[in-house]
Amino acid sequence: MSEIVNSVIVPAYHEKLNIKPLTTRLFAALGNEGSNTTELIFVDDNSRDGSVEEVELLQKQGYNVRIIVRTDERGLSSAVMKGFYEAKGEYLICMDADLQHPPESVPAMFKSLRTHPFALGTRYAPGVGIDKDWPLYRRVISNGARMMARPLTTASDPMSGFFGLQKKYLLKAQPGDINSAGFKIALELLAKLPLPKNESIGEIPFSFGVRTEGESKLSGKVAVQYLLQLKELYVFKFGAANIALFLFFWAILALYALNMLLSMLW
Ligand SMILES: Nc1nc2c(ncn2[C@@H]2O[C@H](COP(=O)(O)OP(=O)(O)O[C@H]3O[C@H](CO)[C@@H](O)[C@H](O)[C@@H]3O)[C@@H](O)[C@H]2O)c(=O)[nH]1
Repeated sequence: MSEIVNSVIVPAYHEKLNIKPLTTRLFAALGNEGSNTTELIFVDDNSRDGSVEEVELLQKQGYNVRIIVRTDERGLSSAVMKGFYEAKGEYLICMDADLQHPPESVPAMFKSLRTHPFALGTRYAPGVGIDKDWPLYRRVISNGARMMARPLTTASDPMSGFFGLQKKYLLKAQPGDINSAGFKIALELLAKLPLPKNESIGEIPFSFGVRTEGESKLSGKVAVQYLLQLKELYVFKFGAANIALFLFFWAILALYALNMLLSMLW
């Protein structure tokens, strides 16, 4: 058997119906050679919807897939970190289970990781984007959240849940350094890992699809977690005493609220 060099990590909660299509599409996209050196890991928070049995069926069919079931913890970002630390590969990719991230883009992500410490699937590039069926309120929230992260990273889509990195860079941080609450683990890693300054992020444009099975777990709690995470990252990056930046943060927040208000009125 070939050595595993690539790992795809998928946080999953109540995603039984998406497990088979994701697995088959991913390994088809990787082809024979890629499939021999790639493992797929679902990190599930005790869904009890038959996800474990679904993965066992795929294992019997010869797919290099496994599922880690957590019973003591919940949450997207912490599930991703668990998968990253358990992965055998040097090149790590995170994607959602719901097929909004096209498995067909994974080979390009791995290719980018050969020359970049970090690879980011981006929806903000010419010719790609967010599906036109996305409701206006979600576009407004997504853009507002992206705007607030601007001072922390040069990446075009730090809200993306489709990203990857070389494991050696992950291991440069202590597990306790990474805040794994909420959904925005890519932003956390981009802001905190000691990535080299130039050419560190490879961006791969992709079109964000529509979920057809299961439901999104995004909630108001996730939005609050994001604001708390932003505050922590601003302090991490710029220092607690920097009052001007603190005021800048609140000014952006006010602009965002105004933007939302105006879009509701129109
Ligand atoms: N293990 C585990 N997985 C979870 C949990 N919550 C969500 N997930 C998994 O994380 C993935 C993304 O969750 P969704 O609930 O489908 O998120 P979304 O609304 O589609 O948001 C996604 O797109 C956003 C971009 O607009 C991203 O910002 C966000 O991080 C995420 O990728 C899915 O595979 C879902 O099963 C959890 O508590 N535990």
